[in-house]
Amino acid sequence: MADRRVTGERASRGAPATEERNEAGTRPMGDVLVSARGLEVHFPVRSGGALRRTTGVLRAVDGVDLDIRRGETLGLVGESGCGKSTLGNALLRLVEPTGGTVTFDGTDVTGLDRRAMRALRRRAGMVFQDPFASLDPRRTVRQTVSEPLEVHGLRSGRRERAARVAELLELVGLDPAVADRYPHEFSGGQRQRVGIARALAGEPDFLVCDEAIASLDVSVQAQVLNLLRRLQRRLGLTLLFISHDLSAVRHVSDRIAVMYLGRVVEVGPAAAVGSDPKMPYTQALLSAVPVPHPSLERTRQRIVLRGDVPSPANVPSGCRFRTRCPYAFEPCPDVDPALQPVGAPGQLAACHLHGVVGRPVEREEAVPAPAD
Ligand SMILES: Nc1ncnc2c1ncn2[C@@H]1O[C@H](COP(=O)(O)OP(=O)(O)OP(=O)(O)O)[C@@H](O)[C@H]1O
Repeated sequence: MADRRVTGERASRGAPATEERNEAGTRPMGDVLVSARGLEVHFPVRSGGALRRTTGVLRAVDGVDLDIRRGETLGLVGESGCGKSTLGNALLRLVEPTGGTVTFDGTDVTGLDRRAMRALRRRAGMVFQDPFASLDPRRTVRQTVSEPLEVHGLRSGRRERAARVAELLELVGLDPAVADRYPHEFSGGQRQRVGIARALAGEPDFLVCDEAIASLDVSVQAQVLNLLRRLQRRLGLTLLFISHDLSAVRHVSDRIAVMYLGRVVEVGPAAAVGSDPKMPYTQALLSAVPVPHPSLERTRQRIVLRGDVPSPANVPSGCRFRTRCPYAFEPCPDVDPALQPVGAPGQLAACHLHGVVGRPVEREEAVPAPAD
């Protein structure tokens, strides 16, 4: 299986991303709405003492290259703590990147001041995991949904705003007559619909849905997923759908990006990544997805990863997945693998099993692999 060519020293971190490298030449860059290059969000690790000295760096997002195409749903998956939310927040600059760039519709947003950022923020919204926590219990649905209209000066008169709130509630499948009710009067699914209506108020082009269905009952999850899918098509939205649940992501996404320890390690069409992944980490995630019928269980091999996810404050050298990878071999501690085209058109994986391509590590970076 392994093709052990050493093909060069292309750096994966902050490397100029060509069309060929990122999308395997299938679409021109003009189709990209949001783009990250070498994106980093590093948090200081502080000691517990009174002086609170900085003792290290936590690499929540650590050199992400990613394109999100106009009108697509990109699913972002990975285990808890791998940096999905931090990446979603950094794309909207709700957390400040510490390195790299984010481009929105051709504008580098990393250098924009507050005013310019506010204008741009109208075009990008967020749907949060827990609709109960993200909605103010003292505000009616009308107040919640119309707030972005006021902030962005979108509908000046009261009557105009009321009409827009009614339109937004209808759009998400709620009766406009509920506008004067409070969040506690709704079910979890209905509250999430209010959250989506609020996120749509500014007429955004881009929505980040961060674990938007995780807190809902299973029966309601499908309804909210279908609603997001319908809205995406009807409004031409570009969606980043963040979830730890690969089966949900496969269901709604056009493409899937897989994150491990702060880095995108595989990306490509949902059908390819969701059925024939090329990175052993994705293979392990996929093998954990329940099959629709027990009789199919025998046809599939469950890949159990060794050990726990390393701390993002102590990232292994070379391939960061190597300490848990069943296929790790000689170059893995020494070369940080770059995303490279492999498998289906548009599929990219950062894995030396498909040819050794990446940045050789400095010797002092090398962290010994933990003993089994
Ligand atoms: N403000 C912060 N300060 C310090 N560390 C943070 C901060 N925000 C996140 N982290 C850390 O960054 C890492 C990535 O967190 P993040 O929430 O982005 O992961 P995630 O993949 O979204 O996880 P989950 O699915 O559990 O939400 C974690 O180790 C987390 O503890």
